[in-house]
Amino acid sequence: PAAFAQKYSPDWTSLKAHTVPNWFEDAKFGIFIHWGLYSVPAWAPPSGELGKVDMSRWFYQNAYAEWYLNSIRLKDSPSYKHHVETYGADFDYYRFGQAFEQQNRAWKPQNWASLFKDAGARYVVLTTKHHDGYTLWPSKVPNPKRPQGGINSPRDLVGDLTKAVRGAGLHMGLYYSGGLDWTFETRPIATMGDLRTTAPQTEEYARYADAHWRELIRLYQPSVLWNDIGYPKLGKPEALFADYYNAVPEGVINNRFSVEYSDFTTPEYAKYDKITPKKWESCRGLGFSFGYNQVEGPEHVIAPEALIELLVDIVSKNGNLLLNIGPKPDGTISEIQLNRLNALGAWLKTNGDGIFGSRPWVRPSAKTTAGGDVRFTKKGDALYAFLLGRAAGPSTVVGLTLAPGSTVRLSGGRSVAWKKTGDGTTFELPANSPAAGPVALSITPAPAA
Ligand SMILES: C[C@@H]1N[C@H](CNC(=O)Cc2c[nH]c3ccccc23)[C@@H](O)[C@H](O)[C@@H]1O
Repeated sequence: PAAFAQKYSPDWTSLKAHTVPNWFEDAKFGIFIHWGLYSVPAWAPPSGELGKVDMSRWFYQNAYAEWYLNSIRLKDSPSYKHHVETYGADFDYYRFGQAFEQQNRAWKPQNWASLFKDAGARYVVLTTKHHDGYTLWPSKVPNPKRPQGGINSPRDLVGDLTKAVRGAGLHMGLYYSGGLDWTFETRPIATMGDLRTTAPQTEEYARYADAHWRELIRLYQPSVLWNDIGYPKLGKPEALFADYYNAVPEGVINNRFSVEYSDFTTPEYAKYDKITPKKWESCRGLGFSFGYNQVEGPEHVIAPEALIELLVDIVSKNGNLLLNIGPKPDGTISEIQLNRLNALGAWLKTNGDGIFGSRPWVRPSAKTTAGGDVRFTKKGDALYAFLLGRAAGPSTVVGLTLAPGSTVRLSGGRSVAWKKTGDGTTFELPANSPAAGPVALSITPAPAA
């Protein structure tokens, strides 16, 4: 029998032959899930978005609820105060494992799969091990720091969700905290310097992380390797990457393995302001946290309109949006998070044609003479123009020139009258845009520039 095509070899030249597969370019919208022991306390001070809080204070009032273990190790943090009041000073963080394992027995993964499908997501990325070292699958790889165990989920949460997500026709990706593991390094992180010095670099840890990634690839053949916050220098990622691509040719690898090579970059609570040739994916929570934070309210969570506009802006510049959901220990999802997913899903149901499968145009944006924002995407022979901010009535897009006889339609098919003006093109939009979110116009043929 023909030998299995071992197309990739463990060197950067060979790996660079890998191209980003169409499914990832077309997908545009994925759901990130942070679920684990931290979902039990589910508490963090909503101090602000990453990037908007001074890094000298970030770790002391960490808005990331999934950093609960580190936060309670900083005795002058609000989280430590909350922990003492709620659980007592001697309550060890890993005891949350009992509640997490008890409560997630009720979880039905197919509920998440249909929720994410209805929201318009095309892929899902689940935490398999976050910084606290707890694995969401019953790993057979022993943790040398935990001979007594208690660090692996008895239920195969990773496998159960992978099966349900693929059953719903979505791609499944896996997140793994390669750079931090607080069962190997227990010193608290109070500064960016501590981040670096507490990243385990022993041969023992490198073997552990490599064995984990290889076990995950063998068991689940993930479509995304979403490593986080770096990788041990002794981890030999190029060998892992070659074996991964040979096992999953349509797989993609992110840029957090502490090496130059990646299929895509990963700005966090950030996005690029222009089209970049390199594929990228912007990740963020709905509020300031990835793990469920019971304290977060509407004042901390992105508004539905802003969320839809965020997706359109990212797609116009060659990015994907990886939008995070933080579930409760029993797998239920808070009302406010459901509300935002449903708003996005409703808009995409009507206006998704210019999003999914699209590619950036020659330029990502324009303005209207009324000062409104416009974003562009291209698909086939159509240009899509998204008029942000409840555009209605006659709207003139500056600098846009259509070929005579071009057809302009609203999503849903209704035709739109247009005329060339000195500034650009004026479109006769309906007097009021029914649903929340941008008005999407399809223009055929697409203007050359
Ligand atoms: C998705 C979130 N990632 C956080 C780590 N973030 C970073 O390391 C910041 C970062 C942004 N872009 C990068 C590129 C390479 C390495 C790190 C980063 C984690 O600390 C959070 O808990 C959460 O899992």
